[in-house]
Amino acid sequence: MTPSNAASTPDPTVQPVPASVVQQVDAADSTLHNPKHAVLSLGSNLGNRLETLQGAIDALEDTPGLRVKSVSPVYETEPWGVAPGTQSTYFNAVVVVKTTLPPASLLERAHAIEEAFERVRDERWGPRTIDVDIVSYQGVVSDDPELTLPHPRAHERAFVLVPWHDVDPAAEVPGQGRVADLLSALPEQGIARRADLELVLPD
Ligand SMILES: Nc1ncnc2c1ncn2[C@@H]1O[C@H](COP(=O)(O)OP(=O)(O)OP(=O)(O)O)[C@@H](O)[C@H]1O
Ligand SMILES: Nc1nc2c(c(=O)[nH]1)N=C(CO)CN2
Repeated sequence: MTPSNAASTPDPTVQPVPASVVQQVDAADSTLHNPKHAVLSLGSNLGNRLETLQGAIDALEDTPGLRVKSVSPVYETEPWGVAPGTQSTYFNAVVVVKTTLPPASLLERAHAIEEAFERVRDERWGPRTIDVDIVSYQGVVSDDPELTLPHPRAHERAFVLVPWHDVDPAAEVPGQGRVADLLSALPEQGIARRADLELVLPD
């Protein structure tokens, strides 16, 4: 039976829950969903490069089951893998995310974001408004050509390793070693920090 004064009298069996307990329950809740740690590399060398990188980060954050945890500084980088002087410089950055999406769904989302920014794919390593690569996914190692993990060329790309090291100095490329060590073995690759520019972590 419901007492007639139920709305005005607090239920004596319900104790107030301290804020610290609410926080612990929320944290446990996200553990229950078991989010995975993934690192994504973003690159742009066509159009408004900074705006596009920020748009991609915002679109990632808008993805159900994905939270952007950190965003690296912006680097202006010489195009890698093509003849010098044949393409404009890139803006590159790395983001760390937590996600409940499996790797294949994360790749689908990356491709959807590339399409939203009208990326064209007509030549290998051609200029692009945006490239979203999965650099690593929770230590997974896979040689599936559709989704190779870690990214098969990440360990030799300063434009990936430098910003990744900024956001996670202890990071490792599964099967390749510590990012810090990989970086010290790489030659200088035309990577300039753009301290005048900033990408923001979505609210
Ligand atoms: N770790 C990965 N991240 C993103 N794409 C991958 C990955 N592993 C394999 N692929 C596959 O690579 C294909 C080509 O990707 P994309 O066009 O972005 O290559 P690219 O950026 O030009 O070159 P690179 O792969 O050297 O960065 C994608 O369709 C995707 O299926
Ligand atoms: N500097 C730079 N060079 C590249 C990049 C990139 O993001 N930055 N991406 C490529 C294909 O993923 C090929 N070359």
